[in-house]
Amino acid sequence: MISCRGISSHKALDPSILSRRLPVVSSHHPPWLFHHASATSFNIHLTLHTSFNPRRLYRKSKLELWGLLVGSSVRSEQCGSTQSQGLRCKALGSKAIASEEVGSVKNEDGWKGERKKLALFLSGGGSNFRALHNATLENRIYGDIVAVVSDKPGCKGCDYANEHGILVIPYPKGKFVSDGMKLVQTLRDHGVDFVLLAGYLKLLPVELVQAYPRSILNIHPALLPAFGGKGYYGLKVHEAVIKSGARFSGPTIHFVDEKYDHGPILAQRVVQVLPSDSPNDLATKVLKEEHGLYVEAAAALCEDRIFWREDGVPLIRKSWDEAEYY
Ligand SMILES: Nc1nc2c(c(=O)[nH]1)N[C@@H](CN(C=O)c1ccc(C(=O)N[C@@H](CCC(=O)O)C(=O)O)cc1)CN2
Ligand SMILES: NCC(=O)N[C@@H]1O[C@H](COP(=O)([O-])[O-])[C@@H](O)[C@H]1O
Repeated sequence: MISCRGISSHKALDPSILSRRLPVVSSHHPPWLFHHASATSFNIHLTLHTSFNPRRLYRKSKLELWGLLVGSSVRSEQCGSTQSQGLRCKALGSKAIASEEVGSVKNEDGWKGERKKLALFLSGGGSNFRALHNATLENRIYGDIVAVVSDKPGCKGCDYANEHGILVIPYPKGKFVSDGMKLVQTLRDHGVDFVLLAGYLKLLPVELVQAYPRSILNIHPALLPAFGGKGYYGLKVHEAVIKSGARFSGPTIHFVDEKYDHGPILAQRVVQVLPSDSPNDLATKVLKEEHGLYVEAAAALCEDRIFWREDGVPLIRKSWDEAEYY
């Protein structure tokens, strides 16, 4: 079996082509811009820069560092010219470290951000759910699964959730069209930051997709964009792969948009399809890779290590200690 990560890591990328997972502060400013409000205090909206020491690293976006970075102590090692008042700076003053209590700062002791809250959507056995849950318990994922959403509340994944005291939210309920906004409100009430789909067999309500931009992942058991879309789920996917004569398959993790299996691809792994493989043989090989890949992707999501290339492709930063992406 060839099982390679299919990941080629890239060294530090030019900050100008990366931005963080949430929209930048002002749409007309490129994502790297750094707003400088006044000489005495800074209302600074940071978009995370890349290639420098994590000790100076700020988690991105709307950290408002009032008066913490008084002009003179803001030492920007490298500021390019700007297209507006903003400065393009690569690094921040040492005072910035003092802002640890202000928000999430990445430092050498490990992630100091807020632990994230996750909701899992599933319809079946829940092996990905169990792999992710174990990873949260062992701190390999800096998050907690606070709810499971399922269209099949009697499924094995829901049984596991009940056994572990995790809330189960039936959705949709029965044959009727269920209220997407009510589901969004329920997730918000439980402080859910990210949604992870793992064998969920219904199309997400558009209200949920819109309420959680760049915050919903799905795992699909084939190398998208091939073998995806309506009708491609469970064993049907592996049957189609084998029937096609494809020599390789593997899991894809992608961000979710309003269509099935259509959102931006975040990560993939590859397994070999042998001539003798049955759909179940292939499903077993792919599922094994799914578990590891989903833990990697969820850990990156919870540690704010996902960056969006200018062309809309999301990249995982391997760690905060090295600016390598895959
Ligand atoms: N808005 C989105 N919703 C969902 C996505 C997505 O990418 N965007 N991914 C699916 C998961 N999935 C593939 O990864 C998938 C699941 C189900 C189907 C499908 O054809 N379902 C059948 C119904 C099956 C049933 O009820 O037993 C159908 O719609 O006719 C395709 C792909 C989860 N949601
Ligand atoms: N198109 C969606 C789809 O087919 N998803 C697939 O359902 C299985 C769920 O297994 P699990 O319940 O053991 O995690 C997984 O193989 C997942 O990729």
